[in-house]
Amino acid sequence: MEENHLFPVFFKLNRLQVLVVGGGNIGHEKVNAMLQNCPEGNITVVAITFLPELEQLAKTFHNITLIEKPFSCGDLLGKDLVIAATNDRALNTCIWEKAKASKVLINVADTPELCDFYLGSVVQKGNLKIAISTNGKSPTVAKRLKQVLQEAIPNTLDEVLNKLHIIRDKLKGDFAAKVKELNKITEVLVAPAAEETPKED
Ligand SMILES: C[C@@]1(CC(=O)O)C2=NC(=C\c3[nH]c(c(CCC(=O)O)c3CC(=O)O)Cc3[nH]c(c(CC(=O)O)c3CCC(=O)O)/C=C3\N/C(=C\2)[C@@H](CCC(=O)O)[C@]3(C)CC(=O)O)/[C@H]1CCC(=O)O
Ligand SMILES: NC(=O)c1ccc[n+]([C@@H]2O[C@H](COP(=O)([O-])OP(=O)(O)OC[C@H]3O[C@@H](n4cnc5c(N)ncnc54)[C@H](O)[C@@H]3O)[C@@H](O)[C@H]2O)c1
Repeated sequence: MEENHLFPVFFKLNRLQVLVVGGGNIGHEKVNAMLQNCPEGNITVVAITFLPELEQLAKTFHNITLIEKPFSCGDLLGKDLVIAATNDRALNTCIWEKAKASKVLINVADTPELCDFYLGSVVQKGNLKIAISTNGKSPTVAKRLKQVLQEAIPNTLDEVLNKLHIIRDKLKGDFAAKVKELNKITEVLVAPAAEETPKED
């Protein structure tokens, strides 16, 4: 079976500077995806025109900056991540070249061969976050799987996480002892369900 060799990481977008080039449907979709995960993410969008939805987002989130102008090389200065989402393929490729020259990580939306990283489909339940990738094979399946997991994971799991966090802080002993104890407490989460005994009439 073919394997997915992407290495998932979870970025703290509030500590990074993100540049999005393009303020149309795709630009809006990507900004929205980032904000849903990190409402305090620092995002600058450079575009000639902006969808009204993006302008609305920028009014709600003060950490979103819209700059109405054509892309220029200087826009990359001080940026950690770039998403190119213009409707001009040649321009997207040019942004990719400039980003690579500046050692800035870049995602050219919907163009896997020009991506250092992919955006994932994300399941969120309180503190829990699961990022899904299909290795670029089918983002639609990633979206569907997200919907399935979102339903299947109980909301109470967040309570479990919070309780475990309290226990973790209270545990005494060295690192190995803590790990052993935490593994013991959580064993029930992976134990096979007890077999139901058939009811007698
Ligand atoms: C997960 C998600 C995150 C996000 O973008 O926020 C995401 N795409 C989403 C949706 C989506 N994208 C597309 C459709 C239309 C139906 C379809 O084509 O399937 C739908 C479905 C819909 O919108 O309903 C079009 C599309 N996307 C890519 C291509 C190019 C290609 O495949 O060659 C084309 C064809 C363009 C064309 O035809 O011209 C490529 C990529 N899309 C990725 C991510 C990366 C791989 C992730 C992975 O490993 O699975 C990757 C490689 C790069 C990237 O963009 O980062 C988000 C789900 C949001 C959610 O969870 O709700
Ligand atoms: N919309 C979709 O669902 C979809 C799906 C698959 C692929 N795509 C592709 O993705 C690309 C983007 O799609 P879209 O729907 O967001 O397009 P769009 O036309 O809605 O938006 C394009 C954006 O790029 C900006 N732009 C163009 N030239 C620029 C420049 N020189 N400097 C700065 N900004 C510039 C425009 O101002 C605009 O904000 C297109 O190539 C499209 O074919 C779109």
